Amino acid sequence: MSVHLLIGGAPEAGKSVALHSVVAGLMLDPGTDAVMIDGKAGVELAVWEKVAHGGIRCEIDSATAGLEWACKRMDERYALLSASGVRKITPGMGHGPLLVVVDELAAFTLHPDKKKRAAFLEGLHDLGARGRAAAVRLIAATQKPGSEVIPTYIRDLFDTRWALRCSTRDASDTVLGAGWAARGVDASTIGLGAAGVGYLLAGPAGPTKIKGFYLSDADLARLAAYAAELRRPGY
Ligand SMILES: Nc1ncnc2c1ncn2[C@@H]1O[C@H](COP(=O)(O)OP(=O)(O)OP(=O)(O)O)[C@@H](O)[C@H]1O
Repeated sequence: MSVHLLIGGAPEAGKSVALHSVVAGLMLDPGTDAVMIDGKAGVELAVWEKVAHGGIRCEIDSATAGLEWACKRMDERYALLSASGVRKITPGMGHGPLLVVVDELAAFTLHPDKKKRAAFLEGLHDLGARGRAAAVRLIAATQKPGSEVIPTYIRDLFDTRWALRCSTRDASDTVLGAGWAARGVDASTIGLGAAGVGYLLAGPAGPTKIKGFYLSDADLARLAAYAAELRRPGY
């Protein structure tokens, strides 16, 4: 089952729209709790402000605090699982997806303060590595998915990859995994005008070429308002 999604691609390839389309689907489940981390100063994720725990987190300290909050929720879920002798969170147990969204990972993974960077990476790694049974879902987007931006031990936690138009074959392989470009699956061949087109790797069948649906700012605002309405007490 797909759990953690990494979206990569060149500027203007359609990463944010792709990210929003997946986030919107999850946020329309009122049981979804979300931490939203925005390395683009809040401009990308602002629309989800009302339904994100602690609002939109743009600075590394609040981003790390959000990851720590999610880790605590994850630990509580594990305590519940062990108390009830069940292996994983499933629908009907009173816990929905625990969603952690990061738009532009590089803003945090390349942060100049080494200690802060390490604390951020530790939280992200813990959620990615242990989150599966606790219904944690990581969704991250980045322009540069290379190992200088995302340490390989973090990148490998993402089992689902969506490569939008990339600038080089190597960049495409970095998103999808080594060897795909040589087999003809190369997101650097996607045309400049084809925003939203990319290769989605989800499961053993290999990447599939898809075009994500387009959500305008107005569409997103309506979806986010509905997601907030669904969470209103007494709804
Ligand atoms: N699925 C889509 N269908 C049609 N057009 C799209 C789609 N996704 C994106 N676009 C177009 O491409 C533009 C850029 O998309 P988006 O902001 O998601 O790119 P990005 O990769 O996040 O860019 P950057 O890294 O520069 O922030 C959008 O404003 C829109 O016009």
